[in-house]
Amino acid sequence: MKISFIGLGNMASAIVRGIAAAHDDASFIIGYNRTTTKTEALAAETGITAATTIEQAAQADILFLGVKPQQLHEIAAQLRPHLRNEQLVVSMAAGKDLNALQALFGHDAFMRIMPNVNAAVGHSTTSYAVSDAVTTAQQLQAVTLLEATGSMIALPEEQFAIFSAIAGAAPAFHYLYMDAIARAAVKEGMAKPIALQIAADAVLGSAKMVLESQTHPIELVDQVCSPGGTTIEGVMTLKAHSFEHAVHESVHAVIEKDRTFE
Ligand SMILES: NC(=O)C1=CN([C@@H]2O[C@H](COP(=O)(O)OP(=O)(O)OC[C@H]3O[C@@H](n4cnc5c(N)ncnc54)[C@H](O)[C@@H]3O)[C@@H](O)[C@H]2O)C=CC1
Ligand SMILES: O=C(O)[C@@H]1CCC=N1
Repeated sequence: MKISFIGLGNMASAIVRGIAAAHDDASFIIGYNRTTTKTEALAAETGITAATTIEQAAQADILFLGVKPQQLHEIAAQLRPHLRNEQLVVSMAAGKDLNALQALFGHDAFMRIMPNVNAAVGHSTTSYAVSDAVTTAQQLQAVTLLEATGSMIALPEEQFAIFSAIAGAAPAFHYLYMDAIARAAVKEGMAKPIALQIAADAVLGSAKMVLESQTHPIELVDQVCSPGGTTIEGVMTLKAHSFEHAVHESVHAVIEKDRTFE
């Protein structure tokens, strides 16, 4: 089996890194990008096969589209003459549903995914939905491949915009939060690299507690806040600065943009 990635930007190259790391020989992955230096650099790093034309990438059994939603029209025009019925095309584009993709590419067998860049280290949580024309074997192949990048969740398409906000986009919020914590430590006199390491470790541990302790997050907050202690001062300050409201508004803004992508 051969798979290809058309467009090797931030998201597609993160998936390539995740899949390549799980295979001794990554040459079954064909990478194609408009800027060839990007393809060559990723091929040198991961061992994938570098393609110089879209026709080469179009030969694969599973084609992943890694371009931006606005660039799909251009790619569709280039790919249409080469697509065969038995090929599976996988789109990671925000805001583009299966019907729109099928119409754009004149192709029936489509999988839609919403990954995140933590795929590069095997920790994406990725949703997927398939069109009726996708066979059980094709779905299994694609899901198995992508499991190298993290966990896979079958999701009804109408939930994709919400998922896109809390899983596809939210890593950016989490990175921002860790940087903000570390920067606050810098202001108090700690060096940034060690502060960032500490902040990231605390976030990782907190995520494990939420996932594994069977305890509601608010109860965990209460466990950290000793009566009359230090943490409650910080929690009250976050609330006074509308922390939760800012998070809710941010998630809503992502969903609105996803639902109105042209
Ligand atoms: N960045 C992220 O965290 C996530 C992105 N996505 C989706 O992934 C897709 C890509 O997004 P990013 O990686 O952020 O964008 P990006 O701009 O980093 O990557 C796009 C890549 O496509 C290449 N490209 C553009 N036109 C091309 C063409 N005609 N032929 C070949 N290559 C071409 C560009 O050179 C670039 O390397 C989007 O559809 C986005 O919605 C989904 C989930 C998360
Ligand atoms: O910002 C974007 O449009 C993409 C989709 C989800 C995360 N990044």
